[in-house]
Amino acid sequence: MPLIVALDFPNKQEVERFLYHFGEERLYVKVGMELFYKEGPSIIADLKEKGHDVFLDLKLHDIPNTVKSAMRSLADLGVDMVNVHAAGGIAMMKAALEGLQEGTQGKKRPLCIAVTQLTSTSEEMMNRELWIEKSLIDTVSHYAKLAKESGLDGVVCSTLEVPMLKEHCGQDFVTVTPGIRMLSDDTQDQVRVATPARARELGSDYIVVGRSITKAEYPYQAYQMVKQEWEGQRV
Ligand SMILES: O=C(O)c1cc(=O)[nH]c(=O)n1[C@@H]1O[C@H](COP(=O)(O)O)[C@@H](O)[C@H]1O
Repeated sequence: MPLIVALDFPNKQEVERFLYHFGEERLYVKVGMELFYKEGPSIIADLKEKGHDVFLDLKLHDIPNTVKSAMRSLADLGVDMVNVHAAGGIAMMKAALEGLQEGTQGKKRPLCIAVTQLTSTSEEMMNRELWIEKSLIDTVSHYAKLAKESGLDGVVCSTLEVPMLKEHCGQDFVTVTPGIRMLSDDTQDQVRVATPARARELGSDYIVVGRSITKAEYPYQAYQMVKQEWEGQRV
């Protein structure tokens, strides 16, 4: 049951301070824009060298040729998962895969997944602000189908959409779900949220957890609590 810890920190020193709590434990971590833009590829090399699995979350969204070239560069970093925005469309998603395939040159290619609708997006925001007239759930389903048609491995979505996506896109289509909060946590900027236990019930493949662990007074204990709930050892 993979639990991905979002390393949303401003620099390498903060990451090291955080990972110190985990000793030799190998984690599945996510490096996002904040950390990657500051530290560049060397942070990925450091994390891989320490034995961690890495999801590089840069949410690429550009014309197909640019995304293909960017993925070719990223493929070289040896990460385990990368992502794009499904809103870039089929040609862009296919180009992302081509770039990855070219860049990995026969080595194992990272999983490539597409963001459907951010977990900070509400139904109301879709309609009023983004002018997307379809419902949120239909839009997530449509984007997931585009991702599948493009040959991607899965999507980023909220836990709430997982059962529907498994039905529409198949059990093997990977669902990576952020927006995870413990019952006592503040939801902050997240809208479509669920507890680790609920994510498990709904059938998520991976959960992504940031602040509930990274901002906790005792990060290792917080990580264990999330993990135990996610794995069904605690409710
Ligand atoms: O692609 C993502 O990882 C992502 C997609 C999404 O829809 N929502 C979302 O929260 N994320 C990321 O997941 C992490 C969630 O962090 P917390 O809200 O602190 O648990 C952040 O690093 C976000 O960038």
